Amino acid sequence: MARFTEELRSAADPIFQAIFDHPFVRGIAEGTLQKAQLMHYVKQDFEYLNAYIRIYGIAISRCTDRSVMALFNEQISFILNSETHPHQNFCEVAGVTYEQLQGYPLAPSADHYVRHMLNAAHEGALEDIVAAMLPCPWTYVEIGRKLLDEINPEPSHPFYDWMHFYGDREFGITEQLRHVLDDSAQTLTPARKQRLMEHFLKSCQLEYMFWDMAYRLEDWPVDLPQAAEVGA
Ligand SMILES: Cc1ncc(C[n+]2csc(CCO)c2C)c(N)n1
Repeated sequence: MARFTEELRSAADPIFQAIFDHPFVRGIAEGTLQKAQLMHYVKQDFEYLNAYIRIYGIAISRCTDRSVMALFNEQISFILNSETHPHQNFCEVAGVTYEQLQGYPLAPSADHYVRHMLNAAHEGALEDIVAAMLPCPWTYVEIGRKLLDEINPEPSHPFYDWMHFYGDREFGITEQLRHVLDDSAQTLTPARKQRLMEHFLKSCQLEYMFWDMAYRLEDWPVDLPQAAEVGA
């Protein structure tokens, strides 16, 4: 029988293809992104990763298996210590420091994505959380691979480091999260598996929306003056 996560990947294929064709991803390939687009991406992704780390924390609180706890723990360290490299690459190209892009509020699509993962964690079990978290590494490793295959970049390419960071990673964490999900799916009812499919597909759509948010500099509709800060 096909792996459950293979069914998820097939159902999400139109979204994966749309992500590969998205102008932000094409802009990484072609080295044509604007400074403001790179900065918006890093501002949003820094906060997204803070949330993602917390969601691993929630996932740990639902674990019964020590090896799964260890996996989530390793991933938290990986995000804290290594996932900063692709951000540094974008900062260097934009000509800003990483610190300048930290501490901004989440824009609508990034906010929506984080709330979706938190909702899956709130309403469901460990497998609901993992289904909502899996598109994050899965889409990025496929993007990285595809860009490396397609353009085989020279070290002088502005996004050489970004492409190698994600593309060289093989399917490590993606494969490990898939195993957690495939294992638990073996004993789930069709209705439960349908719910996991919904969580997974929504996160894939939100991955697309995250790229689109960065490309279009999406933000909240009304600019608020400093007076909106308490004590300002
Ligand atoms: C919106 C968004 N989606 C995916 C990633 C990539 N990513 C984030 S955390 C992680 C490791 C998972 O354990 C990976 C691969 C990103 N940076 N931003």
